[in-house]
Amino acid sequence: MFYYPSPAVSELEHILTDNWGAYASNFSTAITPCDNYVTEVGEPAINSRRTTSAQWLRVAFHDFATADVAAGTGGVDASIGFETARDENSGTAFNDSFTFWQPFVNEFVPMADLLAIGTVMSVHLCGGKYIPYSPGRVDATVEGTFGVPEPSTSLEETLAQFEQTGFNQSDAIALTACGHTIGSVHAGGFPEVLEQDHITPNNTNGAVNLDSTRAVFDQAVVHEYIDWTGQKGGPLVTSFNESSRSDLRLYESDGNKTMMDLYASGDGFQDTCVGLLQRMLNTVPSGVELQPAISPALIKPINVTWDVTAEQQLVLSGKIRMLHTGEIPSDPVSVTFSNGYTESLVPEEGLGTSAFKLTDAQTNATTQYFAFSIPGSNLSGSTSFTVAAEGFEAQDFEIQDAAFILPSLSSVDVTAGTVSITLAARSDASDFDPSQLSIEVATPVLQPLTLTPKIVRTAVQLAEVESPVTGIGYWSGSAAIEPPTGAVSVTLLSSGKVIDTLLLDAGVAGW
Ligand code: HEM
Repeated sequence: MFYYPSPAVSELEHILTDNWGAYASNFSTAITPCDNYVTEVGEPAINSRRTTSAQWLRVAFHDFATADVAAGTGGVDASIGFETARDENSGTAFNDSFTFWQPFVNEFVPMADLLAIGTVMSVHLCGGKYIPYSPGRVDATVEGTFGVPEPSTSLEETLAQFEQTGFNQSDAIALTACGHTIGSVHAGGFPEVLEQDHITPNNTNGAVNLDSTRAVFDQAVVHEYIDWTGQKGGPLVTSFNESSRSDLRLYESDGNKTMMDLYASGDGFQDTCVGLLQRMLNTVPSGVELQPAISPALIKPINVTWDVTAEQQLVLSGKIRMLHTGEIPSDPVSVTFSNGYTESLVPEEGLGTSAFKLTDAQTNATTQYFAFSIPGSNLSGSTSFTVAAEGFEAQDFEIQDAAFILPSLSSVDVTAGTVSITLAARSDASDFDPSQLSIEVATPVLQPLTLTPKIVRTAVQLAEVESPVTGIGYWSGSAAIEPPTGAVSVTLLSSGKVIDTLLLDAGVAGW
């Protein structure tokens, strides 16, 4: 299968862009609407008064908070998964979030990148702006240091801890206000902050919101604190227990200057939060190199793959996703292959909606899909295809047909604990030697002490089998794997170079 521009970016771009409607990513649905609690359903979810979008933001803060930028350790590396039993990480947010993210982890997408994208999504879908999202984080294999500030932590210690992460006093105040604009403090987990009588049948964890708009990423927390209205800055300002008023201590520590500045900055609050949260998410251990930020693709081929049909016909199939701003045309989209073959594709009926607004438009962008399925006989010799449509700059995408994994003949059998692969390779091309092909499989599996899967790599021995297609040989093999937690990735190499990839059993993380 061809993933454009790479499996990692293709998957993460899907999460970022396909938010609602047709082909919405299962990631977005967890925080739609923004006060949703994905871990439970129905009445228990509503009465829990927990908020998944807020949990994701809090998890990212706790993972980041123990960074030591001078030493080059800690930061966003999903080490928090090993640290959930600590007092400083009280609450269900960590295990709830990791349980939700677990099926999305695979060879190309580490938990730490999901943890970061969780914050990007919560902010972008729930009233804030897009935090430019760069992938490339690396999952920790052991726990990190202690040091997440708690409600009882002194001001001096709190500021020193923020300083260690590279955030000065006013950064620390603003970042905390950006965090505490969504979600709640729960009396159940924080009896030192809130009285237990907040716990009722309709509020089973005793949630008290941090501002009056619990699921909206807005400036309300700042206004309510300064104006002393609504939630007055939240329970960490107003707690009955003076030593638990950590937000009050922090906000007052510069004479409320930072909070007053945020108050006066209007929409500037959103830009301040984007800047600080981006810095937070991009704080990674030394040696980890983040990739360029991902932007939504205007033209995106999806699930493009060679396969052999039941009638033994070689076919290239897939879809093209177009991202529109403003009115949605009903015009066809043309796909022209490098051998000259062209098809005109008609749009599918269902449209999707993205949180992105393109080219300063006022409305959210819309996704439109165009499916194709083209016999290989029309495409012989093609090495790329060009997608062209009215109002879009045409774009080229590479393909190759020297050798490829056959999706319909490759599968994971969880009960048997095996993965079976069949690949097809040209046996009639003089410049291609099928004996140089090899297959590697990477399986995400459970590991002790954290909900982050680890990736186990396995080689698959191949043997030639009978092929029903002239000019094409089939090679097959299988290998034992542990039960996968997410997509099993299959990589086809020719003389050590990757020429095809297939994510098997992507489940909720798929299209
Ligand atoms: C001095 C620093 C901070 C302290 C002591 C602190 C403490 C707390 C506490 C005790 C809760 C209640 C958790 C619960 O009951 O589930 C909470 C909630 C939250 N915190 Fe912080 N926090 C701090 C800074 C931050 C920062 C910098 C962010 C993000 C950038 C953040 C994001 C959140 C969010 C989103 C929630 C709501 C969670 C939910 O509704 O489940 N916090 N914080």
